Amino acid sequence: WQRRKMIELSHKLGVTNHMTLPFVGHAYIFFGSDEDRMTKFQKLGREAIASEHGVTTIWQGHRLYLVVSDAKVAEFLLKTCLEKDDAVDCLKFVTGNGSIFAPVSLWRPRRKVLAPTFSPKNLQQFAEIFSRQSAIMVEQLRTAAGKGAFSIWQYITTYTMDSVCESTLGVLVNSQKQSEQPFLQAFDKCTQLDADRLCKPWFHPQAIYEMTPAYKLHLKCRNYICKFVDQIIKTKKQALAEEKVSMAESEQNIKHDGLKTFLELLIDSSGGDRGYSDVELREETLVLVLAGTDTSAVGTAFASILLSRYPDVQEKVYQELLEVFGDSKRPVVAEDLPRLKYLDAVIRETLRLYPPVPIIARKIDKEVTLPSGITLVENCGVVINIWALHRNHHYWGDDAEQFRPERFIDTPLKHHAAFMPFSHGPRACIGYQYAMMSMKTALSSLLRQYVILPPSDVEDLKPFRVKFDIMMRDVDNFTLQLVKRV
Ligand code: HEM
Repeated sequence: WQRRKMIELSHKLGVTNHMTLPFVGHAYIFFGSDEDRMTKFQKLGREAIASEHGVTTIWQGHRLYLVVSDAKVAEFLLKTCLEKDDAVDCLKFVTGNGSIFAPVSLWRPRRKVLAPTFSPKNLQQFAEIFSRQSAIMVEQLRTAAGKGAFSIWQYITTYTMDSVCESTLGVLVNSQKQSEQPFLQAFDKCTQLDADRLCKPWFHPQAIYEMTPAYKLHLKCRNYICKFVDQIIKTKKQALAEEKVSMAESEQNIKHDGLKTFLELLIDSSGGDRGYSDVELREETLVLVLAGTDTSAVGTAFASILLSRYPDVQEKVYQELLEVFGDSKRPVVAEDLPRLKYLDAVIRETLRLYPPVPIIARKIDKEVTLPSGITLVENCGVVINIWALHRNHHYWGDDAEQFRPERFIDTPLKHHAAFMPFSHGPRACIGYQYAMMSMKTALSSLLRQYVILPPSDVEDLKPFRVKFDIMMRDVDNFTLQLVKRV
């Protein structure tokens, strides 16, 4: 009966132009390389834009999924349907019941505890970490500058890893200088294995996954990460119990200089001694490390390669930096960031054209009726196609495909959900301002010292080739050249 209703719904909304195969439906279209997968999402997104309701549908086996490229429909669904789709269950392997993938019943109280830790006052104190860590990144880049094309990815992702670990756990993992760092290696491996599993639905059932060699490696890395974080939590709790003010000399290499880390803020916000258990603290801090590292790195890396292709935009950012910093070498401080308005627009325009999280998924857990009057059937899946929504000409005009940061300065948004790199509604990204601060600090530190050039002299303004695992990345691994400013 439910399937009959889904079939009727698919007729009302329209089905993708891809051929439907017996049993699998359209699942086959996502096979192939990571780049092929992203190309399919782009194609589906465009089909949705061209359709009457800004939505198309696909069959994944017996389940119907809506692919949404319209801001109004996306806004409605992201406010109404808070349950994540079953497909993301396999991503809970490391973070367990951590808020990001948790069912609504667990997510609601956890979001309540997490929200106050992201207050503007708490975020201000992290500016010093971004500033210090981005100075290390700029210094590390000296060896690559002036030597031709190279990938900037490793430099940026280790910057975000070091900043997030320091602000979350208070620990200096120092991955920018020490690529062999075991926590970083275990974390990277887990992210890779998560992405691989997500893209292979036949490995989603736990019992099947447990029979694979990937599972053994995943388990080993997860255990390492958990042990590492558990030790930090134990030390922190002991220190709090003993009312130690300074942890500077601790064997754990934990910094404590008046700054409150997310771990400490979570202990307070959940109720101190009677608050979160060690497991809950581990899950929530790991969510922050997982959600905060590669996302901001991808955003910063796409901004860097876009600036390399648009020298006039880069020059405008540099002029703004001169206005704020003059020719001084002083570090970036929190008060500088709101003054960098053009850089802010550049980052937003980057996140519009190259959203690090190009799709998000929800489940229809009870019948809902869209503002258009169409009723959605329980158990359907929803894919919000952020990539396509951000290029939808109904909201962004005829130059939607062009990189034009000024659009975020001259014109208000046509709809407040037309721009949603951080999602929308109650389950939207809680780290949005933290991420903007981190990306602004990294890019301003980079541009004060270097001119960014494309990998070769050939001027090429074609869109970047992109691929999808859990995030969207550049196929050419963010290749550019740097030249030291004189
Ligand atoms: C450019 C950087 C970032 C992007 C593009 C981004 C994007 C997103 C998106 C799209 C979601 C929602 C997923 C959904 O609706 O299913 C999300 C959730 C989340 N993000 Fe971010 N994020 C970024 C940075 C960060 C940072 C730096 C942190 C923390 C330090 C963070 C923490 C979280 C958390 C905890 C959630 C789960 C929220 C919840 O379910 O209540 N994110 N992020």
